[in-house]
Amino acid sequence: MTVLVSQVNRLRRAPLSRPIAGVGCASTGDTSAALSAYCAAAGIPAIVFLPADRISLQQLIQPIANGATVLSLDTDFDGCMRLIREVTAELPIYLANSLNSLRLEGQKTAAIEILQQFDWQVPDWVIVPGGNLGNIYAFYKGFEMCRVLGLVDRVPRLVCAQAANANPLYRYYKSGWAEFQPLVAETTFASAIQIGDPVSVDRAVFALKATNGIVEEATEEELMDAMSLADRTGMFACPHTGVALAALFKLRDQRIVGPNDRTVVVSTAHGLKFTQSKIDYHDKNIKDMLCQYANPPISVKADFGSVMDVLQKNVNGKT
Ligand SMILES: N[C@@H](CCOP(=O)(O)O)C(=O)O
Repeated sequence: MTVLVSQVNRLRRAPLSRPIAGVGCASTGDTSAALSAYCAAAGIPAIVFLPADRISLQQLIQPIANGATVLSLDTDFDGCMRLIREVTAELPIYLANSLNSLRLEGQKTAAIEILQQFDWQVPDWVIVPGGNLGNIYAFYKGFEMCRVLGLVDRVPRLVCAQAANANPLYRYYKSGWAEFQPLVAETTFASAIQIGDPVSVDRAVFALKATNGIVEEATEEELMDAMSLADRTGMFACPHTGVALAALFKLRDQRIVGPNDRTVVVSTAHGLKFTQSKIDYHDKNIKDMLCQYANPPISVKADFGSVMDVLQKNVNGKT
């Protein structure tokens, strides 16, 4: 996002016939937070269109706190996206969603960082959660740029992981890329990828075809279990990371990803933005979900005997 906002900052200082009044986006909560933060730092007005009651409180408060103009709209992300495209065609507001190539130029640097951190050894697989689908293409662009520059000799196979409740790309892939059918995305804990009509679908297909890529999906139970399992290793993952991890588990089970394959799972948000879903999971308070890795807090009477009883059972009994 800083690439795009920096360019807008430069353009706003240039003598344009129609000066840029601000920068706008539709968002499921993360793009809006990044845009608002960088615009606040640059002193540029930010305008964000959010689907009402579909993003977490932690995501909602970020653009509010950063002083953006926040429109909470009675529609889903795809409805917000349609509206912001109409509005930016009319008003001198610069569109910051990832159909803008300046976003992809910034996002592609994640691929360069991966290669650098692996000392320029190319991973076999990179698994990316997919919603609006700019990310998967940006990863391809970054890896391919490094290949063309001779920094590496191949690119990894890409996997786009979607929530089963919002899986238009997965369906398209399963149809053998026959015909893309946008859909109305159902509610998913992976709310940032609750998108039925992704703007970068064609670019995503290009990236997947070019890397012999795969699209996988994860049910709500699979993604919440995978996220919770990751947390048990000391991470604090978001549900979207859970989608990507669940995809990895499935591809391992199918022996598509081998036991020694070097695999990168991209984690797209901090788990603290999604505390309510974690609390519901650990309280086993999710309809039709076993929540097999739930770890609910234990209410204990505040006396030595009661505390000792619980510890004997839960700690000593387990050693
Ligand atoms: N998950 C995104 C959805 C918008 O995607 P973008 O790639 O166009 O920025 C969000 O957090 O808003």
